[in-house]
Amino acid sequence: MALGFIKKIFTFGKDEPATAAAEELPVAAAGEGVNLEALAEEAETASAPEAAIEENAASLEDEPPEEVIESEIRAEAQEEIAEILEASTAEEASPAQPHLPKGFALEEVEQKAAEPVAPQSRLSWFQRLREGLSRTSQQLTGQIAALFTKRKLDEETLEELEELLIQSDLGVETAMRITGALSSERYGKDVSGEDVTRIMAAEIGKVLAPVAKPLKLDLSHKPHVILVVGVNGTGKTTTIGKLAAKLSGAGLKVTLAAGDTFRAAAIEQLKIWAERTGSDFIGTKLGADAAGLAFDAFQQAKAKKSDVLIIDTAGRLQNKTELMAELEKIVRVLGKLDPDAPHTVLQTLDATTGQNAMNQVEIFRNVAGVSGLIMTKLDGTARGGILVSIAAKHKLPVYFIGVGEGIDDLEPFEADDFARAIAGIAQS
Ligand SMILES: Nc1nc2c(ncn2[C@@H]2O[C@H](COP(=O)(O)OP(=O)(O)OP(=O)(O)O)[C@@H](O)[C@H]2O)c(=O)[nH]1
Repeated sequence: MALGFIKKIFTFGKDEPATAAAEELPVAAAGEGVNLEALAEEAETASAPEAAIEENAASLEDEPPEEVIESEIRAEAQEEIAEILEASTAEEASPAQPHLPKGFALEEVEQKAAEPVAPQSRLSWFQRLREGLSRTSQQLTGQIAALFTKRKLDEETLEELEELLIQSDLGVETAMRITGALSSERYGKDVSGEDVTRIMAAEIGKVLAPVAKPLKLDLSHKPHVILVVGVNGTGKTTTIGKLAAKLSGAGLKVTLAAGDTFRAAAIEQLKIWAERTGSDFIGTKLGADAAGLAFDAFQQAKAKKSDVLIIDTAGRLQNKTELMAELEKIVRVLGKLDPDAPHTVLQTLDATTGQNAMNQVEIFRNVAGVSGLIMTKLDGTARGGILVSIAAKHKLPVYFIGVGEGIDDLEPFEADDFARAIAGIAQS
């Protein structure tokens, strides 16, 4: 995949003289044709998540005083972030030569070929990916090896293979694609487990290649708004921290907004990520209206000339109607400020959840208009097959994958690497 370092990013670098040219680009005017006061009022008052506020209030009644809770939450979040930073081996971007990090691209801008990545760091992340996908790959390769012991390829074997590919979450379409390719190459001939895994990796690579895309930033918008959605615990906040680190490390001005107003720890965690990554932070009180927060965040990010605004959201699937109303309202409020906002709607998926991830994409795609995916926890006991299934069905771009809890553990998604890791084949 042509990932890249983008020449034009220098136009947007903080201290570059070319910044003046960037300023001349059309910036969506928040004030034009929009009654901001009325909109702010709507965002503030309309359909606040009252039930959740009451729930929070009730649960707080018997608890220690607010200051104690706050300091406990902060201590907990700080501890978590400290661990993450300790695990990190983040390499400082040269301030004199800012460049867009790997995995991002500028909208409509020609890309240069990717610069070579140090073999050592590339190997280590691939190893983590392979380890994370080892449950999938070992199961698959073990069953394939058992199936293809000194056997000529016939109909029955193909059917059995198709069955076990489907069981690995790869999806019917991809399973048939693999058996089809195998059949046309080896039907009636001797076939080994290695033949099968090689063909399987090639076919999975073909399914994944069209979705392995960089996250395009349209910096004419200032801020380019990235709304991050997904079920609780799928890694939204951590991924936002990782993205912010990449972007601010490349010299972009980033604002983080804590739109998950239902969990105090989530707000605090994002605030700490903002401090650690040198990003601006916009938060509000627990239980406040998330759309109101998004509204304020956009205005403040615009006033401060932020390049990118990343908005965290709550992912309470247990109350789908409320979640839907909240996300729709955030999107609506942002759209009034800039008709194209949010410019990117990113969904995080937890790789350990398997088939459930498919349902999550369906739900959030309908509710929030998801435009791209990030799969997290691929370093754990991941069930990677589902990403292939999702790619075949939804064809949504997959921008990055999370391969650890560290600030640096977010890698651009590479179709062939992923395909090889699933098939248990060493990197070429
Ligand atoms: N191993 C591993 N852990 C991850 C990764 N990404 C996130 N996590 C961990 O997953 C847990 C949940 O991550 P969060 O970022 O809090 O998830 P969230 O979606 O914001 O969850 P809520 O705040 O509850 O909505 C944390 O312990 C993270 O450190 C990853 O790529 N690998």
